[in-house]
Amino acid sequence: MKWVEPISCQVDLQQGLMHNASGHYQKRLSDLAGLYADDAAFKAELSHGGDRVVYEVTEWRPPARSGDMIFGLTRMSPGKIGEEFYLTRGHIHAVADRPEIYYGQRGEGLMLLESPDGETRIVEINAQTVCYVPPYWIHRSVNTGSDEFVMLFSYPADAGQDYDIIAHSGGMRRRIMADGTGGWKQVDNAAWQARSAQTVAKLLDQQSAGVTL
Ligand SMILES: O=P(O)(O)OC[C@H]1O[C@H](O)[C@H](O)[C@@H](O)[C@@H]1O
Ligand SMILES: [Fe+2]
Repeated sequence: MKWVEPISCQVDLQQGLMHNASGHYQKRLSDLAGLYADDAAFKAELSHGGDRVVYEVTEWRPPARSGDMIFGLTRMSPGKIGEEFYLTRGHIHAVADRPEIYYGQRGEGLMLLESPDGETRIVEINAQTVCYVPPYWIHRSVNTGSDEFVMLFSYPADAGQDYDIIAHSGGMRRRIMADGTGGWKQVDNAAWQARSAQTVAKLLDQQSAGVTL
């Protein structure tokens, strides 16, 4: 029998990376085109500040997916586009009933959550905060601090990510903006469109319909 080998991964808090990872990817500002409210500020930042890396993920993925776990580290740079804090693309799990755990390591930020039928929640995350993202919630991380924001995450290996759900509704329902006194506030996204009852039902039915991974 060839068992999957146990491993350990060292979290490098300073670099915001996990050593001994099996995968690593970086997202640059240009990868986030269309996500921010202030498109002029986005374009100005791209041309003046350059197309810099805004977040990166080091992760460990098991050789087989079913029933196993993926874990890793996300490092987000601090910054704003206009008044809006730096964010990740955000997604719902492709197998929508799969949950996720985040564990704050460094910096300050929050998890912006949205249910399929448009309820919204915010979970603030600092070092040592564990954030539970329940099944079916769309989730996006936001760095609301002035330093890097680093979180460990873990989720079922068969979960996958669906990024289109956010694009199809004109973005997430809320945006996280500077409040003018050094903090953050949530603001409605005027472009947001509710998902139809049929779309919501489809997500809930997915499990019984049997999703091909
Ligand atoms: O995938 P994004 O929405 O860009 O977020 C970046 C990453 O953030 C966390 O690390 C999640 O656990 C990953 O699943 C996700 O891929
Ligand atoms: Fe996720």
